[in-house]
Amino acid sequence: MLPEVRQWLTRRTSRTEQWLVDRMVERKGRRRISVVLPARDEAATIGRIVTVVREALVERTGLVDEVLVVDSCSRDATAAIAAAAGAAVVGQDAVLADLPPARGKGEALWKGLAASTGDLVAAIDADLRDVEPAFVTGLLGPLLADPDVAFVKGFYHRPLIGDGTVDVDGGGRVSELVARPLLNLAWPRLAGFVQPLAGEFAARRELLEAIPFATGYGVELAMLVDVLDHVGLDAMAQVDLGVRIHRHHDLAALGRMSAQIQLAAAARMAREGALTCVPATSLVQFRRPSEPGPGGLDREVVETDVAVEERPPLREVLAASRPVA
Ligand SMILES: O=c1ccn([C@@H]2O[C@H](COP(=O)(O)OP(=O)(O)O[C@H]3O[C@H](CO)[C@@H](O)[C@H](O)[C@H]3O)[C@@H](O)[C@H]2O)c(=O)[nH]1
Ligand SMILES: O=C(O)[C@H](O)COP(=O)(O)O
Repeated sequence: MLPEVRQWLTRRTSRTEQWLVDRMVERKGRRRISVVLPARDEAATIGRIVTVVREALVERTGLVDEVLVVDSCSRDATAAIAAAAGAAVVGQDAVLADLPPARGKGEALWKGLAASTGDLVAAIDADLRDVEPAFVTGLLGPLLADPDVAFVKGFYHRPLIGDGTVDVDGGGRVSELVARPLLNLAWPRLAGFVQPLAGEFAARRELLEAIPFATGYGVELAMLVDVLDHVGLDAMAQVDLGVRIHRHHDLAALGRMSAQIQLAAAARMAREGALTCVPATSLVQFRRPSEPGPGGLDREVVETDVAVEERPPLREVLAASRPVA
């Protein structure tokens, strides 16, 4: 580990218990705080998350001003359940509707940034079980306490939960097998982030509006690299949020997620002059067929286009669409 990263780890890592809501409300002053939840087909979990954040942090303490769910083209009742639980809900394609739509988690986050009003914006995933208010307060604490901090990332233990089995630190497979090796390879100054793909982060609006967003699952890795580029490591912090339990994807879906993360990384390596080839966006996977294929091949070929678009910094889009006085 680079000495700079070792020092950062001590200086900029905290635990959510350190951040007390009453003190945070005092420090907040007149600023607005938004919590944004990107959500695709999260009917099973979204209602509880919205309720917990709204009751504890909007109604009881006033720390949070806005809970915004971005419905990412859900096919289930996510939007209705979120609204019934008290969230503001926007459809991903209805925000900045003049732009051609894109798909994916990064697009939902970018549209959530555009549709929200907070000076500080926190994001949490909508597939989490057992979310407590401390998930949000931990992310906001360092931003409110220190004007030099512009970006905070969550971390936690990640159990892998199977049918009747729990591997206490077996989760985060894409993080361990793809994101961490990639970051250590190309951006070793980011090697101190315990959970580089955590969907739980908070930042100052001006920073989020100044960076591009990868539209798919590459968004978190891209954001770490771009935030480092914009504000430097000392303006970044991480906070221990305890344990995170979420829905697991199957291996093939994790393969497609990994491919999108690699593409977002490749775009940044190319930007930095560290990659000269044009990355292919087609991912070939193999799955067990229902019947043997031609030539006795016991595999079916599945080809997916995993290309991710990049949204430009939001402030450029807003500046272009603002009427000239
Ligand atoms: O098209 C999409 C896909 C996902 N989501 C939401 O994004 C969040 C995270 O998606 P999920 O599929 O549950 O990702 P994870 O399996 O949890 O993947 C981890 O790794 C991803 C890749 O870095 C990160 O985006 C995630 O935040 C991180 O938790 C959830 O609220 C989803 O509903 C969308 O809004 N739109
Ligand atoms: O963040 C990750 O690494 C992926 O979402 C996979 O997580 P899981 O191994 O906990 O399913």
